[in-house]
Amino acid sequence: MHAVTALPNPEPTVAAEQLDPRGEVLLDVRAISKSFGDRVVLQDMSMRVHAGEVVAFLGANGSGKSTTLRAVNGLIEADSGDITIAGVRLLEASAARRAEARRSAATVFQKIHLVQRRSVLHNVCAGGFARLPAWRSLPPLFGRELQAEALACLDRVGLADRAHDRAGSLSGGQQQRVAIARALCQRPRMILADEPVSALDPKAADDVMQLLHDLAADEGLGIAAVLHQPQLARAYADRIIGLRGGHLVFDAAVGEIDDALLATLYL
Ligand SMILES: Nc1ncnc2c1ncn2[C@@H]1O[C@H](COP(=O)(O)OP(=O)(O)OP(=O)(O)O)[C@@H](O)[C@H]1O
Repeated sequence: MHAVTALPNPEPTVAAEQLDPRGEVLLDVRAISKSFGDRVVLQDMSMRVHAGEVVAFLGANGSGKSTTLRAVNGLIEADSGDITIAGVRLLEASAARRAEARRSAATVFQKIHLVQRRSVLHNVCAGGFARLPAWRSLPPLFGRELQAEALACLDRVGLADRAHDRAGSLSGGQQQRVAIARALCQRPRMILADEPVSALDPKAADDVMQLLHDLAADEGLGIAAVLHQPQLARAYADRIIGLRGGHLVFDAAVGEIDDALLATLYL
């Protein structure tokens, strides 16, 4: 009979903080700060986005909402703090891993940036740029596979029938949905949406928010959206993060946020 030797507890294979009851953490932002010159625009900002949830950022102009998203997608670098995307801690990852992690978070902007004179399908194929070898992603070489995937992404946003139209012939709301299809063609785990509906009429804004909500609920994407309309955040988000003057004011489930709390953001 073998003697039973007491072994030390094995190292946990999953970090305790990843065992979040809300599910897989796709984005973990810890205590990031950012200054421009001597102006501090973000201080000790922490937040998470889980798979399958929509997180809305609310706050007055200049409160640091876009700066937070930009630190995640790499348009700026935070001065301090720690960001983990899809399990990759940016601070300790190689440049290649960092780029790969950031590609898993596709960004959609208020200004839509489609190539207006190109077809809708062409624009969506461009979402594959990031993940294909350069020679295969040149516009004339968009292969059949990529085109089929782009068409499926367009179908997902309800615009497959417009694939061969000029992008510039679509309405603003449709163009934003094309931009989301382009983001999907990047095969992201998350979408970072910076004021995705600010330029849209109320009906088009609802359509876009419903689409983002469905992508989270049905396909498990994590969505982080900067919004200026508290009613849209209430209707379509699971959680709201409130920012004021570069500081986190609250991070709570939609049901826990009342008008009085929201009003504190806009004092
Ligand atoms: N590149 C930059 N250089 C200098 N200051 C900047 C830069 N980017 C942002 N800021 C400043 O940082 C602060 C926060 O900007 P940010 O865009 O994050 O705010 P926001 O909450 O998204 O506002 P808005 O709702 O107006 O878009 C603002 O005062 C802005 O002027």
